[in-house]
Amino acid sequence: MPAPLLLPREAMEATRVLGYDVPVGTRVFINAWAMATDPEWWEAPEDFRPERFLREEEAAPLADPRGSDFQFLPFGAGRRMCPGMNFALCEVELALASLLYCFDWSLPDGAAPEGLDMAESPGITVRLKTPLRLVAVPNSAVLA
Ligand code: HEM
Repeated sequence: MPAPLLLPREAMEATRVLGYDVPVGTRVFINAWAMATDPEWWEAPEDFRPERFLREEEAAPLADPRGSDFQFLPFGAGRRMCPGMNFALCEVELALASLLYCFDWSLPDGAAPEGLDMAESPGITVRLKTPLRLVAVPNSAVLA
């Protein structure tokens, strides 16, 4: 979850959430990170399992990133959701595809993928606690 707390909202009318009264005008922070790591929705939420997002997997929960599945809101939801979402989704795919196409990637010093520390570091944006270090060997057939 890149932005753990979404942009602040303000309650437009008085309401009641989980037994708590929320008066009109209350500043509300949405903890999208907590929703994205809720064990009620996610099996072993702390584990790095990118395959859980493959829709073909029957066991995978529904997790569309476009703001309709509230257990996964990388771009937020509603009127304040990220206006750059479509651009970002294309951009990330293009950058990742280019890196994979142009370089052969490996872990340094014979490290094994299973040993990688995928723990997150909290903040306004989330990042890996331990930086991921990789060896990139240019693919000479492509970059020549
Ligand atoms: C992977 C890349 C990106 C991620 C994960 C991301 C995520 C987010 C999130 C979570 C929000 C808050 C949404 C909410 O509170 O409901 C947001 C807001 C925003 N994003 Fe992005 N974003 C990304 C890329 C971009 C790009 C490329 C642009 C512009 C070209 C952009 C422009 C904005 C703007 C202007 C807002 C504030 C919208 C408002 O004030 O209503 N974002 N983004």
